[in-house]
Amino acid sequence: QSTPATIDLFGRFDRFNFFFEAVVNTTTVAPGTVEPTAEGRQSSGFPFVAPGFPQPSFVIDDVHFHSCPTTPACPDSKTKFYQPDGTCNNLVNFLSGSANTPLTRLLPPEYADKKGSPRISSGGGALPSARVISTTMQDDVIQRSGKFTQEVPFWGQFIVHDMVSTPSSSRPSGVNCRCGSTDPACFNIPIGFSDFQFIQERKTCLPVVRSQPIQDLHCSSAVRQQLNEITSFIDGSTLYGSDKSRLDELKDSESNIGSMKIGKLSPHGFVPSHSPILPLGNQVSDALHRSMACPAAVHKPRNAPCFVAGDIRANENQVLSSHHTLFLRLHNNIVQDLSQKNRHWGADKLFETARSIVAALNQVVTYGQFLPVVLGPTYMKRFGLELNKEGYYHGYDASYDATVANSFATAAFRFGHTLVPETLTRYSPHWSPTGPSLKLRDSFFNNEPLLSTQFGGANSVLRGTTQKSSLTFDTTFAADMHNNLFAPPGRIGHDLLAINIQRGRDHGLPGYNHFRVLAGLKKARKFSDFVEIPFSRRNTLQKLYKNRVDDVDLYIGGLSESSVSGGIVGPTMAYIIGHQFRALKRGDRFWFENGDANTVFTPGQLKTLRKMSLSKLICDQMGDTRTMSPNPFLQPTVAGNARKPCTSFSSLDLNQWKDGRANALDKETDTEFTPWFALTTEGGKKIEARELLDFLLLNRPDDVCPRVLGSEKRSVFGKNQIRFKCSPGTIKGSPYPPADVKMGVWTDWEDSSTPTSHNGDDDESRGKSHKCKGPIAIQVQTTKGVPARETGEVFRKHSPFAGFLCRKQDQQDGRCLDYKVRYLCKEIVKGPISDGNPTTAPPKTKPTAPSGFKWSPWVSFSNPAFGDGDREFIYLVYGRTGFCATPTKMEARDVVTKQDSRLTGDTFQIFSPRQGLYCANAAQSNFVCHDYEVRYLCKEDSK
Ligand code: HEM
Ligand SMILES: [Ca+2]
Repeated sequence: QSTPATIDLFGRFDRFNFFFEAVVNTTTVAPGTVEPTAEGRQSSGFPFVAPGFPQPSFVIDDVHFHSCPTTPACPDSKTKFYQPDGTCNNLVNFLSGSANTPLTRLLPPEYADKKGSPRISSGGGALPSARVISTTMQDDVIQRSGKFTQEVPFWGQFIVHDMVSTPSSSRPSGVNCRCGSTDPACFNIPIGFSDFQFIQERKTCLPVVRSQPIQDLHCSSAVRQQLNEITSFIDGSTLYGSDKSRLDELKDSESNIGSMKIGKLSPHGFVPSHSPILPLGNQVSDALHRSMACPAAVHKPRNAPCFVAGDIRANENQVLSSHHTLFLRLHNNIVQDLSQKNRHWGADKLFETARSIVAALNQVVTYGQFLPVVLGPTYMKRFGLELNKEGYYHGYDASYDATVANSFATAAFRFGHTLVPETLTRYSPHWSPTGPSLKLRDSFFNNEPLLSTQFGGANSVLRGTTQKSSLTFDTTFAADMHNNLFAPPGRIGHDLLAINIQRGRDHGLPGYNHFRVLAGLKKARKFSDFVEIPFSRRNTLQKLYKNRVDDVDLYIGGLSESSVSGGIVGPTMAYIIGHQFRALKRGDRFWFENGDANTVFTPGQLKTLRKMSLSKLICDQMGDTRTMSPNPFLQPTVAGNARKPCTSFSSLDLNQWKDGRANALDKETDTEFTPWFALTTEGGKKIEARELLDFLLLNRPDDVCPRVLGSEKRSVFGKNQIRFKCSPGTIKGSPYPPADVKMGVWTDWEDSSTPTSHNGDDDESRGKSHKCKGPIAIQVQTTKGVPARETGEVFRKHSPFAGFLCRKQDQQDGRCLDYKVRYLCKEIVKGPISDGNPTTAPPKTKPTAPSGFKWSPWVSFSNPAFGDGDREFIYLVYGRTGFCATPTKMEARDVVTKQDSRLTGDTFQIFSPRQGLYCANAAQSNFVCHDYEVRYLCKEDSK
């Protein structure tokens, strides 16, 4: 006999809201009755759908199915900064990275029925129970890191709550996943009789509600997808939310300087806090309060209202709430300071300016301090994640899609769960423990320690996490994560390791072995091929998964790997994480370092932002903090990381935001220079600066600005060169196509000349006319991949029309680097262009299908110029007329030239009738795939 394990949920917030034995009928609950009852029990679910969220549009498996998002109308004039919901950031694909769109996929899903039922074993049966895997993979002893602090997991949790939030299934009558339930919205984890959970509380299952099923971006519901409710961009949505109505409520409507609401206490007998705390549920609408995940049944000793914030999970643990507090204070301190400096600024301008700074500082800490510790130097470099030391970043590329990937959210970035410690210790300003240590389980949804200044509130919480060691990266979890997650007082709870494995199956994530291949590791045929996994763990996995390498779940396989050098996670997770953070950097038009047309900050502002660190933020915002280690992710005992006075860290110089600053005398930092140009013609004749400028404005408009403020000259080998001074942001100068042009087709990279064979010059101006019709943009890089403009060399030609030419005599060292060139063209044609009549190769005549079979129509969903490759996965056509689920053959050809895929020279990562086609740009010698269309051969009567 089993104890019913019941989940009460409605809406999107149940992930943090499961509890046991409290059967509640959500439909009868009146609004406003969500306050916990005296027994500490939850009296209702959260029957509320936040305003601004699209309502579910239809029902599948009796569960609301989220409709596919409609493309917003983005204003013609370019939006200047992040919209609350993240739309209109990418001007080619308005929805890229926005809230309420599907998670993307790095690999096609693997569902048992190809549509949406959880993955099963390659041998056909069920996969081993996620709970059995979880318990078997635990070591007897929990290990603490000798190097990393608890700030690593907790900053990770805070920043990922800016990137992704995946809701569970819901329906008006609730979803009740008691053990034995046959509700298709449930995917419970079975518990065996020898399990601690059964022995203690006779539990026969751990309830898991499946994620809300949604349509894909093509509005097809043939294959189950999952939703991201928040903006993928690192835009401070933790603080500001992901929709305008939420943001409006979180703003302090009484403030005329653009402040955010702060907590007003204290009817509950808490000592009021002197430093601001997060606003409380009773200060906002019922609807907003109820949107917060804050289950009373878990731990609400004194009936305090929950905090409200931009992200619904802000109450999940006190360290998380402390990070929210830090940035709330930061916002309010910035607007306060700026209102003094710019007395004429209105509340909106103050607010938006502070918001831009908060978003930038989240990026600074994440890329500047956090990711290097997690990924190590190799992966930082491989994915181009390092911040520039100076100057603007010119890597913005509208073809990158910032949207969070399913495997990142559901597996790779959950790596932090294994680092979370068993206890939390608060530290005084003098770095000694203060107040009682809290067991992790007692910190879940317990905001009490932050409500008062006793023991230092959030300040001592963050001093604690930057001092104490995290657990090590492995498959062993703190007991409170592994058995007591969200446990009601006196009870045991859930198992997050088991949930994570189960969630991967729920989402149809392919197994670990497939992701190994994606990450550049060897595809395993037997367990001993998993050489990245230590021997004993590999053995345990082999037994658990009954010798089937393809069955191993991504999460447990990834966690089992040894760390990459200089980092924490193993190579498979490092790949997925690096890939994601690259997309979030290159694919974000408002990335804080962006130059070009998308500049958010002046050079002076950029400079002061770059010098900021998490240490300084904690120093400044966590009131009584006097000293801090320079890198809060490393223990103070690590060489070079001893605590230093807060005054020794650079502070944020808000004078850089003072109006009139750009006209101030400090011109050096507030102007930008064009590249250097030769003041001679190609024939060697001298020309005047004015003449040159006219030439450049016509021929190389991206390299100069329309209004020149001044110039500077120098002499190279006795010949004069000049560069022009422009106001910040007015030199377009991107090696990538501007975001708002209609995308064309890229040519292959060409490297027709090398400096040695041409006497030290590099001339890439020939040849291109044979292919590119209607050139839009040129991209030039050294053969090692450095953008031409970042080399400091001087070019004679650099335009989509004239091509590219580097002359050795213009260079200070007398020689050119070796460059490669490609063009973005309206059309690519074969052979020389003859009077506007492209001689496109005629499409090959179709081979007819063998009798009893038929070919599907040709389809192309993805364009390799838009993303990191061409993805023509079969699941995209499931359910469409003319296609079938199990084709016997697949063909692919270039969309434009109709050239057969076998003749293009591309290599394919996936090419099979069962999965479709995947061509990774990075795997091609010229770093870009052809754009393919595919078709499938189906049995005549098949579907
Ligand atoms: C006390 C600490 C934490 C607790 C109690 C916690 C709990 C949870 C829970 C209950 C879920 C939902 C699981 C599901 O139903 O699928 C979740 C999701 C997740 N967690 Fe944690 N977590 C903690 C810390 C962290 C850390 C340190 C990281 C990373 C560094 C992290 C990353 C994630 C990610 C990426 C997700 C998926 C988010 C989504 O797609 O909605 N968490 N966590
Ligand atoms: Ca965000």
